[in-house]
Amino acid sequence: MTADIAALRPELEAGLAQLAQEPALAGPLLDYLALLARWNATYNLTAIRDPREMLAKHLLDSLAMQPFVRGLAALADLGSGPGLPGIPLAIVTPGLQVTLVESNGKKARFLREAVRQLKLGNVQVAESRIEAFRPAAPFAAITARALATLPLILELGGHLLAPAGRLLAMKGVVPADEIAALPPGWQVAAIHPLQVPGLVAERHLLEIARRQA
Ligand SMILES: C[S@@+](CC[C@H](N)C(=O)[O-])C[C@H]1O[C@@H](n2cnc3c(N)ncnc32)[C@H](O)[C@@H]1O
Repeated sequence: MTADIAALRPELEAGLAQLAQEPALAGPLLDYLALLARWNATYNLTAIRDPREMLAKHLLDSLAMQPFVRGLAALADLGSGPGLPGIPLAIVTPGLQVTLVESNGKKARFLREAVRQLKLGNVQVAESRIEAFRPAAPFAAITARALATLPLILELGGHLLAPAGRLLAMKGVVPADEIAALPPGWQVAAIHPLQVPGLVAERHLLEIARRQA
C-alpha cells in the first residue's frame, strides 16, 4: 500500500466509527482502495481519481447502506463497476454472499483480481449483462448505485429477486419522477435518508418491493 493511501487510515477509521462499524475494518477497506487506485491509473474504472475523494464518495457512501443488508444471506450488486457498493459491503459483512454483476470486460477483470488479492471468500463475479444473468437461485436483495432509473433497474434485474426480495437503490435526492414511473406490480417499501461521513450531498436509499396481491 502506498504512503498516501496508508495516510487515509485515521479519516477512514473516523468515518467507520460514525457508521457504527469496527475501526479494524479500515485495513481491508484500504487494501481495496489501494488496488482500485492502482488499476484506475491504467484502466479508468472510475472517474474519481483521488484516493481521498474515493474514501468518502465510494467507500463510506457504499457503507452507509450496510444496516439495510445486515442479516441477509445473499445479494446481487447490479452494474457493480469497480465493485461498488458490493465489495465494501462484502468486506464489512462476512456472512453475506455478494454477487457482482458487471458486463464490462475490464471491470470484470478488476473484480476477479480484487476477489483473488483481497481473499474475498464471500464474493462471486458474474461477467454478464444483468438482463441475461440467470443465477441458480434468486436473491433476497439487489443493489444498484449510479446504474439507471428505478424503472430501468427493475426492467433489467427484477427477475433476479425472490418474491419477497427488494431492490435497494442508492440515490441522491428522492427521484419522484422515477417513483411515479415504477412498473405495475412494484412499489416503494421505504425511503431512508443516509448520512455519509465527509459528504454534504443528499443521499437516500430506496427500498422497492413487489406489491403483495
Ligand atoms: C456508472 S457505473 C456505476 C458503477 C458502480 N455501481 C458505482 O456505483 O460506482 C455503471 C456500471 O454498470 C455497468 N452496466 C450498465 N448496464 C449494464 C448491464 N445491462 N449489465 C451489466 N452491467 C451494466 C457498466 O458497465 C458500469 O460499470
